[in-house]
Order: sequence, then C-alpha cells, then structure tokens
Amino acid sequence: MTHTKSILPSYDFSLTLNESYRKKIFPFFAEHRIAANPINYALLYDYVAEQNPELNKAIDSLLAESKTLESKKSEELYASFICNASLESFEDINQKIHRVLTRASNAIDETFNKAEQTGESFEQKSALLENTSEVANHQAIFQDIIRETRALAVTTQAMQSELTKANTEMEQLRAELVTVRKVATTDGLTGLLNRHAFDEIMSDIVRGNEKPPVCLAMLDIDHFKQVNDTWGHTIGDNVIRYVAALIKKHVSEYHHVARYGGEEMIIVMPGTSKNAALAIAENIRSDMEKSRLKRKSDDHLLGKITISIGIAELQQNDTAENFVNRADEALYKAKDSGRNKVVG
Ligand SMILES: Nc1nc2c(ncn2[C@@H]2O[C@H](COP(=O)(O)OP(=O)(O)OP(=O)(O)O)[C@@H](O)[C@H]2O)c(=O)[nH]1
Repeated sequence: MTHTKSILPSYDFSLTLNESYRKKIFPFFAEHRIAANPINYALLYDYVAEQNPELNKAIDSLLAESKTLESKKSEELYASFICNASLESFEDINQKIHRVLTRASNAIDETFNKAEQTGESFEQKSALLENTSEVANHQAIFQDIIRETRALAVTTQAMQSELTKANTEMEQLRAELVTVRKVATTDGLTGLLNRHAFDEIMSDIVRGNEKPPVCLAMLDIDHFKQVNDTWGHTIGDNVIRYVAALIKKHVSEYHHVARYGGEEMIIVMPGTSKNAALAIAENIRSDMEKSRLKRKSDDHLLGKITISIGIAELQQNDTAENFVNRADEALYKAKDSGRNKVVG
C-alpha cells in the first residue's frame, strides 16, 4: 500500500455507535460476497452510517447490477467518495493554477524578448540613420521602425489579454479553493466545523494566536443512547442537527463551533471570559431544556432532551490536550451531578 499525502476522512470514535455499524457491515459482506478488506469496510461504513447519499446510490446501483463490489469498482468508489475527494479537488485546482501561471509567464517572456529584439533593432537603425543622408534610406528605416513598433504593440496587447484572462481564472480558482476548503473542514451531518478543523483552531490558540481570555465549552446530549434506542438512529441524527443549530443561535460570529465526535460538540470562544462563557452555555442549556422536539412523520413528542456542558478557560502553557481535558472534566462533573447542567 502506498502512503500518499491525504486529507483523512473523519470518523466517529464512539464504541457503541461503531459496534452498531459493525453489526450491520459484517452480514453485508457475507450476503453480497464482498471481500472484507479496509477499502470495502470504509465504503460499507459510510453506507450503513448513511451520511453520504451519493455513495449509497452508487453502491445500490452496483449491487443491483453485479450483486457484489468488484475490486476496481471499490477502488473507484473509495477514491471518489471517501479518501481523496478533497485531495483530488486540491490537486485539480493546483494543476489549473499551474497552467494559468505557465501561460501568463510565457506571454510575459514573449513580450520581454520581443521588446529586447525591438530595442536592439532600434539601436541599429538609429546608427544607420546617423550614418546615412539619403532621404529614401531614411524613409525605409522609418517604415521598418513603424512595422516593428506595431509588432511590439500586438505582442504587448496579447500579453495584456493573457494577463487579464489569467486574473479572471485565478479569481475563479480562488473561489473554488474556498469551496473545497469549506467541504474539507465541515462536518457532513451538522454543517459545523469538523474535528480536523477544530484541531487546527486549537493549535493556533495554544500557540497564542488568539487574545486571551479563551474559553472552551464541551457539550454532550444527555442519555443519547436512549434517544437512539427509543426513536432510532435517523431521529438521533436529527436531534444532533437540532442541537448544532441551537448552539449556533447562541454564539458570536467569532466563536468556532465544531462537532467533536458522536453527540459531543465543542465551542471555542476567543476573547470570552469564563463568566461570559458560562452565561452563553446556560442560555444554550436552558433553550434546549425548553425545546419540544417532535417526530416529523406524526408530530409525536420525543420527550425532554437535555444537554450537559463543561467550561474551561485557557491557562498559560496549556497544550490543546490539557485545555480540552479540563473542559471534558467539567463536562463529566455536569453529568455526574445529575446532567442538564453547566459546570465551569
Ligand atoms: N444517531 C446517532 N447516534 C450517535 C452518533 N454518534 C454517536 N451516537 C450514539 O450516541 C450514544 C452515546 O452514548 P453514550 O456515550 O453511552 O452516552 P449517553 O447515552 O449519551 O449518556 P450520557 O452521555 O452519559 O448522558 C451511543 O448510543 C452512540 O451510538 C451519530 O452520529 N448519530
């Protein structure tokens, strides 16, 4: 196996959730006579997690056709839907940028060479003009100068239009990069930042790139296993989405909200004192407590769903791990003291 640079897909680390996926994946391997290798496992993992509808459609149609996943097809699906989707987009943009820059640089080189040749030719011609008194010769030389000046103007115009085109294409590529970067840093279920993006923000923060005080709020849905067990994973997913949207409603635009894993979410709050962080967390907690979530299909109330929140403030010389651990410990205390609490 070759290890190329890649943007890692982000996975949930919950034991119970993964166990529930494993129980679905293994019979699937047997039923469809699919080789249980890591590529196929990753494909079926996303398939049973139902987080990638396009992949599910592709697998369903392949299975309908050939009843199994051929190795070549598996690799294609893996490359387009799982591992290197973002990387390929980056590579694609990279190549396009390279092409645009090469064209622009060739146009500049051509104009430069032409200008140099024209300059030399003008020098020769001015020497000729100085050394000849024949009017006919003067006329011929002037005509040559006019012709060469026009040719240089044409090359310069071509360079200008190449540079204008390059500028427009670079603007488009910049927009494409913004989109690709967004996909690479977004959690598919909630639209929040993903774990990878969170880790990057935390590295920045412990390097001192944000003004203190900085607080972290770690949020976890209470008894979420029960929500899944009672209402099923799809409604469980909708509850996670609801909580994500509710959090976004309460935070400032300079706060970063990420899905930390499973039903755990985290808010990074630069420039926010512990008291302010506690107040924001309390608003989120009480708003959630008041929410009356219903099953879409029949408006059946899901019952009270609450969240627990742990707050920590960045200390001098903290590592990202220490900082997160303190928020996690506070969350643990909130759970331990009865849940539906904010502890800081
Ligand atoms: N629907 C859904 N469930 C998830 C997801 N990620 C994790 N889970 C489930 O979340 C549940 C987490 O359960 P636990 O960690 O045992 O905790 P809990 O039931 O929330 O109990 P407390 O946290 O102690 O209040 C497990 O049942 C996981 O299967 C997800 O993306 N979607």
